[in-house]
Amino acid sequence: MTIPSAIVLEDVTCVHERRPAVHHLSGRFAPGSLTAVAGPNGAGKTTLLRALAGLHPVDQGRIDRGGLAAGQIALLPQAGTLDRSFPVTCHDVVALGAWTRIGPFRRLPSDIADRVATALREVGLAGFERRLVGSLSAGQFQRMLFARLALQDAPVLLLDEPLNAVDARTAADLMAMLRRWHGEGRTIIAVLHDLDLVTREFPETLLLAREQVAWGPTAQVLTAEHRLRARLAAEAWAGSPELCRDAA
Ligand SMILES: Nc1ncnc2c1ncn2[C@@H]1O[C@H](COP(=O)(O)OP(=O)(O)OP(=O)(O)O)[C@@H](O)[C@H]1O
Repeated sequence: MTIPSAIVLEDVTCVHERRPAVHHLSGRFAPGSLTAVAGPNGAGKTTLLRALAGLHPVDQGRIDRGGLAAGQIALLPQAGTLDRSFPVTCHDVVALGAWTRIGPFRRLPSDIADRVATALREVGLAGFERRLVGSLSAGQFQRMLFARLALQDAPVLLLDEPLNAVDARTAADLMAMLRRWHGEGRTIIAVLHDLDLVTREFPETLLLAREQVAWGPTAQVLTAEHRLRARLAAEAWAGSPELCRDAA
């Protein structure tokens, strides 16, 4: 695995139809840090993650990814946004993790089946290779996506609500994997709504309400005052999301 560099945001604004979803955000994800991105609904969390992954344009400002290539930043999207109706197997989905590192139009390594089997075993899905993704429960589906992340072996992991809609046992297992990946020196950035979990497990937090409310050590960020400010800012933005004059 490549050692990650810091990811630096300089005055980043991202818009949807000229309305800012992330507004003038500046800050730094330290290499190897474990950061929660929290904030009310519509606060720009998903948009920020997609911009970090290079999947949403930065309309103003810049993101410095420390020279990492696109395939070295892995994004786990919200499970609800993925179409499960395709007749693909767990093996196919998990093997895609290797494609992102090797590049398209290249042969998959011959040991890929072993690596997929190992990754599935690590997430508690031993023997699920031939199962169609449409037959998986929500928790099994999320475990499979974590197996794909394991194969991708990226130094930076972006996760959008990774523990949503899964049972307590699955959440605990997946959180243990995040802890392990963090221990290996990866930079992990996860969107989460469960602030108790954030307080227990995440040393750093970015509290977002389209603009930055607070960013730093979790205990200093998730104060009652900051949470109230986030709620009020989100309500103000929802009431009249002005066009961003700075963005094209
Ligand atoms: N494809 C889109 N087209 C237009 N507006 C969008 C689009 N995607 C998001 N938005 C708007 O951008 C704002 C930020 O959305 P985003 O999904 O980034 O927020 P979020 O913090 O992830 O929300 P949630 O917690 O509800 O998932 C919202 O006002 C949303 O309605």
